[in-house]
Amino acid sequence: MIINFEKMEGLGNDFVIIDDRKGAISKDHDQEKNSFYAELAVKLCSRNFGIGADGIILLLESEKEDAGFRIFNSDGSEAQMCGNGMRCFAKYLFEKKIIDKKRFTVETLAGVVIPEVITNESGIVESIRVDMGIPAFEPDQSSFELSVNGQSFHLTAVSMGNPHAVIFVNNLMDTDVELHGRAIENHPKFPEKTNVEFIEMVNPSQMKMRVWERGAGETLACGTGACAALVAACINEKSERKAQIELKGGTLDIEWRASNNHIYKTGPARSVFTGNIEV
Ligand SMILES: N[C@H](CCC[C@H](N)C(=O)O)C(=O)O
Repeated sequence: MIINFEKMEGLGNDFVIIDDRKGAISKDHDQEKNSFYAELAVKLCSRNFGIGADGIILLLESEKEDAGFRIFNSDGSEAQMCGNGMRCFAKYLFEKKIIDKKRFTVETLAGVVIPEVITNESGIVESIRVDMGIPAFEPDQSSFELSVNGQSFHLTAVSMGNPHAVIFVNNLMDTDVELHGRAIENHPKFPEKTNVEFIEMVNPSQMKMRVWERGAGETLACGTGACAALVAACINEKSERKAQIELKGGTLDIEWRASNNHIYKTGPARSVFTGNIEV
């Protein structure tokens, strides 16, 4: 079967976007859809034997919203939501004229999110602002100690629909993100596993972040992780409700709006190439 796809990236977090509305690629498979998508993700995300990406994103119909969205990590696991992927998805829908409005609703496993594409005077999408919904955390017990690799980490657990463990460090460059990220991702404390963010505060409205992603390893950026990092920094009284998050792949603007408790994430997205692949 030939699959048409769009390869996109948001701050270097990269995805293969596939239109599977009306089961365009999945209907001819007797395989159960989830396992079909999971195997496809592993195959297409391979940087040696496939296209190469941190995940695949499926465009699906939605009964109530303007579009349906599913994301599978490069290891084949499904995530509830993806912040950088959602910006890529929104740009894809708008520029392919699949949706003819700049602000629309998307159904995800984490609930409904609302992307808005921001265009220049020539109608080119310059950035995308996403209403990521309301973060979830245990008010009085979101932060706790966890020992891994003989070290004790003080972490703050925040959900953006997908799980995040946020750790504040004095120096990111001295942090072994892979060693500790992998151990925390797979710790029994997190039955669904977790994404792990390491944060170095620059000032109350600026922080540096590296991320070990569940199901993908260290990536250049993680949008839901940047949102979780801002919430954790606010909970720990280190940050204002609006901050710039500097990631390896670039910078995201995050705001946790007091008026409605929603998180807003603004950043770029880019199409790298369009292609087709036989699977
Ligand atoms: N690895 C994540 C999904 C991708 C999230 C990340 N790429 C983002 O931009 O939010 C998880 O399993 O929850």
